[in-house]
Amino acid sequence: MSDRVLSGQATEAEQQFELSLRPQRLAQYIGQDKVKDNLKIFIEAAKLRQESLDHVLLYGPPGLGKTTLAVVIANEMTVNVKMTSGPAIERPGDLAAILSSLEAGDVLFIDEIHRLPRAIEEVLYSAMEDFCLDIVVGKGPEARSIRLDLPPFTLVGATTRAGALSAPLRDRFGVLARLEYYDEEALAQIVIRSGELFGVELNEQAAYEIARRSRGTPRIANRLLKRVRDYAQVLANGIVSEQLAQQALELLQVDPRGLDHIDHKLMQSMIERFGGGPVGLDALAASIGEERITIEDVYEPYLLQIGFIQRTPRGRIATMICYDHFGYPPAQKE
Ligand SMILES: Nc1ncnc2c1ncn2[C@@H]1O[C@H](COP(=O)(O)OP(=O)(O)OP(=O)(O)O)[C@@H](O)[C@H]1O
Ligand SMILES: [Mg+2]
Repeated sequence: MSDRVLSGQATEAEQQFELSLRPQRLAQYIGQDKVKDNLKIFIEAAKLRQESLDHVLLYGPPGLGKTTLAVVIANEMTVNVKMTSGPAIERPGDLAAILSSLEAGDVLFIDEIHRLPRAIEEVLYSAMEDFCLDIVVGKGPEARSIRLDLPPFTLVGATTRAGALSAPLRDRFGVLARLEYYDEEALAQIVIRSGELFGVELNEQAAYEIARRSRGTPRIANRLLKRVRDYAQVLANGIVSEQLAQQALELLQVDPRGLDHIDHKLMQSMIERFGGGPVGLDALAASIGEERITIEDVYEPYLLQIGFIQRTPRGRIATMICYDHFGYPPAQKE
């Protein structure tokens, strides 16, 4: 799954390459206008009051720019950012060490915050609310609780699964920002910007061709651009035309809606084996040999987003658009 060209997740090698493409300021951060407009105001207000920014929770599918936005927020506030992740904080002491290293106003970024151990979460509550830490030191009769004052800081949490976050934790964020899939226009702009950074010669039509097949996700757009650039170097002296982009993407088996062989397999199974549904997730998962959670978290969100699948109380159904796209005659429903 990880070598899937359309995966929203970043591979390890990719993380380095992505670093060079990350927008640093809000003005360079393309799309997500609603989130940006709100953040602009909150940042401005916090700066005017010379206070730390309220805690921010960023949620949405992989590759939409949560980590990028966390760094942008710190840059806009002109403060440092410390980065960690839910699974990396194992003991309350780990959290205490990170928090006590912060300077006033700093941003602490916790990625995959839904994977924070419950005991840590509870320590985090008072840190977020009162900027202090109550930790127990020692064991048995020697044990005592000490209170540590912290500088005011901003916690920026990121998660792909907002639903997995406990309510008390969620409630402690002042700003909840849901990142949405990007439209074609925003993705094309991202492709053009990345093209400039890479030194790839590419026209607007080619950028749109890549954008259309990127599943609303900047990470995928950048990855496809990189692959298309390879084809261009070998086949067309490095120049990416619309036609070359099309050819390259076909060779990569990414169809015009940004679907690949796994999406095809999923939809074909739904239509051919289950008559277009309704079909339960477990039956569908078994039919294509995947885990239920992989379908739910990885494959299905984009298919729902583009209206190929619908969720009903009785299961998933394939829509008319989907039948049409894969060239099946319209479903014969009784
Ligand atoms: N709004 C944007 N404008 C331009 N480029 C963007 C934008 N959002 C994301 N990108 C690009 O997409 C890449 C992936 O973004 P990022 O790593 O921030 O996603 P993420 O939401 O944190 O993903 P994950 O859920 O896997 O942690 C970045 O390297 C960046 O170059
Ligand atoms: Mg991230």
